[in-house]
Amino acid sequence: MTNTQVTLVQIDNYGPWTVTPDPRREADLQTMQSRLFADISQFVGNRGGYAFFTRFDNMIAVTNGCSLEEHALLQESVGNRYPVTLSLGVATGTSPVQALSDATERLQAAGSAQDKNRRECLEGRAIEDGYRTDDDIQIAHFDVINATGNYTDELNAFDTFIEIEQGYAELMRHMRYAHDSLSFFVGGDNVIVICPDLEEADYAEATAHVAEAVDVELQVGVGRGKSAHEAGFDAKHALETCRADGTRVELEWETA
Ligand SMILES: Nc1nc2c(ncn2[C@@H]2O[C@H](COP(=O)(O)OP(=O)(O)OP(=O)(O)O)[C@@H](O)[C@H]2O)c(=O)[nH]1
Repeated sequence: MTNTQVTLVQIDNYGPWTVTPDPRREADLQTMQSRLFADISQFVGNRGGYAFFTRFDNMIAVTNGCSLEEHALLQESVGNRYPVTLSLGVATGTSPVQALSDATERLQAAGSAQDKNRRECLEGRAIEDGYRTDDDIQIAHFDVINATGNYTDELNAFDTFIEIEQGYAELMRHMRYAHDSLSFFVGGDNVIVICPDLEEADYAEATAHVAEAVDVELQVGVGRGKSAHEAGFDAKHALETCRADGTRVELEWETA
């Protein structure tokens, strides 16, 4: 049974900061946001977690294995090195969507994202080490079949981007509302999805849905693990099996 620990990362009072005392140069904001994401990804990644940039002012991480003390250390380190601070909401659930909703509610209860008195809040609970299991996380790694041949080498870079984003938009909505899962674009033609306990038929249904709706063909490898890294790594290996065998869906625990 999955037990996903999700952390919502919110930059405190960021909207007002971007325009105070005057609007700040956009390239500087983009540089700061991407460096902050890189730091959070490295911090969480070094502890076996995954972080996703999402909207940059709000980022979402899978943090099984990260204690509340470590979350506080991330806040302190960012607060010391950046012109902004972070608030963090942490929650766990068998459904990743429910866990994120709970983490979000905890931050919302502490104050608005644009409340200048809400700074460096840390709300919620982490899973205690003794309660972690080898199938706490299920991760699906989707990619567009032959994106290079069908899009990258055929269309201009912007038209390729539109096709890939269409596939992502349809997949993220479908996985959210039909399968209680959180999907994140991670670059190229790849989408990583944090799932509850889904089965091969669910993934086959999802790829068929996206093909039917927006004519983008996907393949998917799925893994399970104690941490996001372990589950995600297995998912990558399963995706390699899709590529080698020409299959649409591979579950690592069934092919291994
Ligand atoms: N984030 C991330 N991006 C990847 C990964 N593998 C590939 N990519 C990205 O996806 C792009 C396309 O690579 P592939 O998916 O291997 O190429 P493809 O043409 O779709 O070929 P097939 O996947 O074999 O059908 C690359 O340029 C990378 O940007 C991965 O594991 N993680």
